[in-house]
Amino acid sequence: MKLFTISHSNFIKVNSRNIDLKNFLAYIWKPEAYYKNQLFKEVWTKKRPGLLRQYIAEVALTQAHQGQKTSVIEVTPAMTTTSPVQMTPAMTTTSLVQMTPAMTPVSPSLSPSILVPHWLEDQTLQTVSPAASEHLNRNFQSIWSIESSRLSTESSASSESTSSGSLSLPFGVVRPGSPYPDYQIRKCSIHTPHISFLILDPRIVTFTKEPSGMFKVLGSGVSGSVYHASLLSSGYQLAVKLYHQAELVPHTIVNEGMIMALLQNTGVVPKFFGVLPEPGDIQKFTLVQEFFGDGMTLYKLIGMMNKHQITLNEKETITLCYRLVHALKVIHSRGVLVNDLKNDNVLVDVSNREFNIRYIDFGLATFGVGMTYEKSYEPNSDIKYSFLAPEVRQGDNPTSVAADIYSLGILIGEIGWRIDELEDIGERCTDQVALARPSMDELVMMMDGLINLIN
Ligand SMILES: Nc1ncnc2c1ncn2[C@@H]1O[C@H](COP(=O)(O)OP(=O)(O)OP(=O)(O)O)[C@@H](O)[C@H]1O
Repeated sequence: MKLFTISHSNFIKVNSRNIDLKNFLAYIWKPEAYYKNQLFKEVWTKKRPGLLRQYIAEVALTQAHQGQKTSVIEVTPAMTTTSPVQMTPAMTTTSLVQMTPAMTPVSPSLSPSILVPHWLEDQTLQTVSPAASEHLNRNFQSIWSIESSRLSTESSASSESTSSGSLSLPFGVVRPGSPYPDYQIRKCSIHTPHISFLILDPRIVTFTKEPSGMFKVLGSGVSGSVYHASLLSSGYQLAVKLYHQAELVPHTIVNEGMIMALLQNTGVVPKFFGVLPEPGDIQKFTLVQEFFGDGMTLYKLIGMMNKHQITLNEKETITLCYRLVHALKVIHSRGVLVNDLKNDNVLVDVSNREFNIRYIDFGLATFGVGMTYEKSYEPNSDIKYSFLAPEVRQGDNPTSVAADIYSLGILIGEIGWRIDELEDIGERCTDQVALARPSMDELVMMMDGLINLIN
């Protein structure tokens, strides 16, 4: 059953099988609204509601008409072969949908401070009995494992064909050796494939409070704030990203969720559990991820290295860069451009000397095509956005594999400037001329060579 629309003809399905429909609707939809079909009509046609609002409304209506008692919301793929709407192949599109310019100065209406949503304030654990929470949590865990095994099965199966099954993964399009969109002049268009993710029941997540009584914020950026939380009964640690002005950018959030879902089982991004709706306002929802590496970003690590608060020996430094390169290769091989690769969008686990990493923040990531940044006229914008490739910063060219490689080169230089070989690789990646930068395969070969030398 149902789909929601998005302005750029991208269709999405959301799977929310882990929750009781009635409870869910009671949480996210005002009771008077979900009983009155007429009201839905009004909302749909006149106010152009957000994606999830439309979806929920349709689910509620259909269930009401069919008199279904099931607690399962089953969502059929929006892009079945019988669907009248055809998805534009990700690699051949000419669509000119313009993405929100990332280089525009932040609008003053965006809150510069951390937003604490009212429903966090209201959160009381008494609403769920220990037995119920145990049940919810078990349910959550099992759904998660089903979903992830389904994803991995589908991903390997779909490498042979362009799937129109329950998951439309892109592997039929991006094959090894196929022309990736290097240096192609394209305006941004989102063609992220339709990957299901879960709508979680807010009751299974407990937000962590500081001793001061404030909610624990892991970090706050342009698009949102990330809170520390945990699963109610197991205590599994989570990072929950709450977007500023979430109602204005639902497609951005859904896109980030789908990209995260697409990159699951690669081991290079945190586990992604789904979205958590804000009770009472379905247009606002949050991304729920695994809490990784104690929230230590590469930015913080580099700061500590420069202050000699932590020392990485040569082998560890090269290993860290090696991991960054290989992880980006994996991301690219799944058809995704990061477009916003910088030191505070990488988490590093410093709990042991392995220095495992995860890329985070796919808010600007695109699938199969580049995006165009708008030129910034802010003073010092060249310094502020120095992690972006020069051709991208100028606003003339879309992002590309080479642009991500430039940003990666900046990271390699920041981490490895004390080691000649790494400094050299960093410099080659940050060549002002995109075509002169190494390809991903060349970069991987260089890093493999280096790691072999020290082993
Ligand atoms: N999975 C995670 N585990 C631990 N900490 C995390 C996780 N995700 C995010 N964080 C923390 O939250 C911060 C902000 O996250 P994120 O970069 O996703 O937000 P943002 O608002 O998109 O930031 P930006 O300004 O870079 O766009 C990170 O720098 C990191 O400290």
